[in-house]
Amino acid sequence: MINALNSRESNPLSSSLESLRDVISRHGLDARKALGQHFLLDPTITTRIAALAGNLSGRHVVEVGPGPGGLTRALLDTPASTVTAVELDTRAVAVINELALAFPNRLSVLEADALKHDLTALCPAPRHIVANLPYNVATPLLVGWLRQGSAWERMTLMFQQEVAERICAEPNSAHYGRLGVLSQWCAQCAIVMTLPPGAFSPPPAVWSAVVSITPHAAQPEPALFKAMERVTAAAFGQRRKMLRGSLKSVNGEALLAETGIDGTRRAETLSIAEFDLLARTHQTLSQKSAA
Ligand SMILES: C[S@@+](CC[C@H](N)C(=O)[O-])C[C@H]1O[C@@H](n2cnc3c(N)ncnc32)[C@H](O)[C@@H]1O
Repeated sequence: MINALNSRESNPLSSSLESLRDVISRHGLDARKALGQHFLLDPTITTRIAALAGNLSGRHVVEVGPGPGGLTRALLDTPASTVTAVELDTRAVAVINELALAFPNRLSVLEADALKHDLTALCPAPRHIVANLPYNVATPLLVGWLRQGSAWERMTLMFQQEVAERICAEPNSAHYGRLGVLSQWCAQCAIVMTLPPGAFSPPPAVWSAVVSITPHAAQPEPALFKAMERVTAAAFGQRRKMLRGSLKSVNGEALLAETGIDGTRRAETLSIAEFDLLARTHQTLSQKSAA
């Protein structure tokens, strides 16, 4: 279900704090393009995103890129046990440190590049990630978290809409590709909200969407994940080619013979279950040839 922005929910915490515009101006937090900074200043929207994360009671939330803290405030308004914010921009870290003074046992901030940091080390399970992601690094961040499997109970993440559509795309559709296969292989994925550019300050060039990502109970172990990365990179690297051509670099002939998948098909026609079979078979064949 996609949420429309028509409800006027109030955020009691936000209304008791200094306005986000004043915070931004006092800290000189003018948005920087290189950091993917498009801020959400409307508490109606941030409250809705926090609600889309589901029941956060007893959960530990990691927020990547809190910026001026609009979404952080909304998360603190939920029953989440703790919120740990990871931010690259020193100016925003100062803002969140200030906010943390009011929530000494619930909010902490780490100045770090989320791409280089193992976020699971920040809090115990059950863990959620909730974030309005910097779009320039959103895809590698997501793939890294998918690789960690069931370390995350759920991720509620804002992407640019086209990326959100790729994550949730079905076979035989224009957006179906490597990102969708990896995401849906590891998790249940659904677009739960869309937002126009004007919802952000400054507005990005494109629409945005929140995706709810709930990792499956059974998760691939690291070697199998690597096998899937290899198979999907080959298959979609040359997506217009038939599989018997595109899979050459991953021992395609043996792979297709072993799985019984027709080599004249193209990557975009394969289901997640067929990719799962290809990845498992690729792993077995690689183990045999290494033995
Ligand atoms: C789209 S803004 C979202 C800000 C805030 N959450 C909001 O909704 O208003 C992305 C945030 O991620 C931060 N950021 C960018 N790259 C980062 C990285 N590699 N690691 C951690 N934070 C990053 C930016 O400084 C910025 O605050």
